[in-house]
Amino acid sequence: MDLYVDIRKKLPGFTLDVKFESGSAALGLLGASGSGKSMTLRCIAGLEKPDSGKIILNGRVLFDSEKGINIPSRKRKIGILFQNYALFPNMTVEENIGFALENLDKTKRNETIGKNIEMIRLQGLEKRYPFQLSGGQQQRVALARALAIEPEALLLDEPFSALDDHLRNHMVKQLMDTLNDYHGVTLFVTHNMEEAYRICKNLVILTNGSVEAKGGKEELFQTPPTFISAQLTGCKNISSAGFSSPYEVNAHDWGITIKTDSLLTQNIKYVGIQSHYIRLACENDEENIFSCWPSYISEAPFKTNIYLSLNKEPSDRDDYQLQWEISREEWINIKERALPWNIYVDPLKLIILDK
Ligand SMILES: Nc1ncnc2c1ncn2[C@@H]1O[C@H](COP(=O)(O)OP(=O)(O)OP(=O)(O)O)[C@@H](O)[C@H]1O
Repeated sequence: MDLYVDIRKKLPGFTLDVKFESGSAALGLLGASGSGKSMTLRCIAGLEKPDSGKIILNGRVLFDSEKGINIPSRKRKIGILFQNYALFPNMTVEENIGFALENLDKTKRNETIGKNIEMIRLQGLEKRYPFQLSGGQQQRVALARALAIEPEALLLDEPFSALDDHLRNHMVKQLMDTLNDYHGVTLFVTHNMEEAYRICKNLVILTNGSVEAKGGKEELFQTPPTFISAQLTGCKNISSAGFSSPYEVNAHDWGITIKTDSLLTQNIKYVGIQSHYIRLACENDEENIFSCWPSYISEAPFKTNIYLSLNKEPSDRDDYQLQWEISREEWINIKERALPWNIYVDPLKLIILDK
């Protein structure tokens, strides 16, 4: 199972120019709002026509501008699940799921509908209309409808963004279970990096209509290759940086020099550290220890974010250089400690960027 995409499309004020491939492992398209994620999916689904390029699914050419091929959407064997899931309001659960199966005979059609209702565990609710279902149930019907046509590719466009956190987690788990039994290509569009990480094996990061970075998720999250991919994979601390010595970087925005584990070049542009990798210094630490004061504290039920001012007391709550994320237990332990605190920045955890 594979999908090859290499397309360009010019819109007023925006140009999409993307190239990537996907096998049967779920591929996430991660990008900020307006980066071109939905437009990419719409082109693959045949809802928009690229100006040029090629789209090939399992050897079938769906679009080829040079050869004048543009297979209509309904013949592409692609299932789509959008964020507003667009169920037909005047159709029941079973009618919604059976909508695109009109080419099957009645027995086969009913069998397929039954199989899909079982898959989403909505037995007993076949005759209900969308307004009689919860948001999560509607979402499951939409997923079953997308899968009922046995698509060769399943395109999911921010399918959980309208759901509350609890339901969202539940739906992510359910989607992952469903995807285990689905052997087609899966593209999952999101701007939520945690969801992308949980659901997808590989990621394509989009910025302004172009591919910023692509690869395995672990690699992209651990060592994002560019400033924007570092931001999109959740790095909250990124400073412009300059070469100080082969193993020392000047972090300009933080006003500190940090020892690194890797050999630096003169090309270094940024240095980053994930907020959860910072820790309190202990006796054995000999370098990369920085004194700091909290300038602002944001407490959530299970974790606390501390905004730190380095090397000096903060003048106000906006005067900080680093964000530090710790568990609530750690916060309770350190909140009464005398100031300044000493934090340790692990050279092995630094993100060094030259792009
Ligand atoms: N039909 C259209 N005509 C002109 N411009 C469009 C059209 N559809 C989308 N765009 C523009 O194309 C760009 C990419 O839009 P797209 O919907 O693909 O972004 P996205 O990454 O999916 O964003 P979001 O996360 O907000 O959904 C945006 O600048 C958008 O304004």
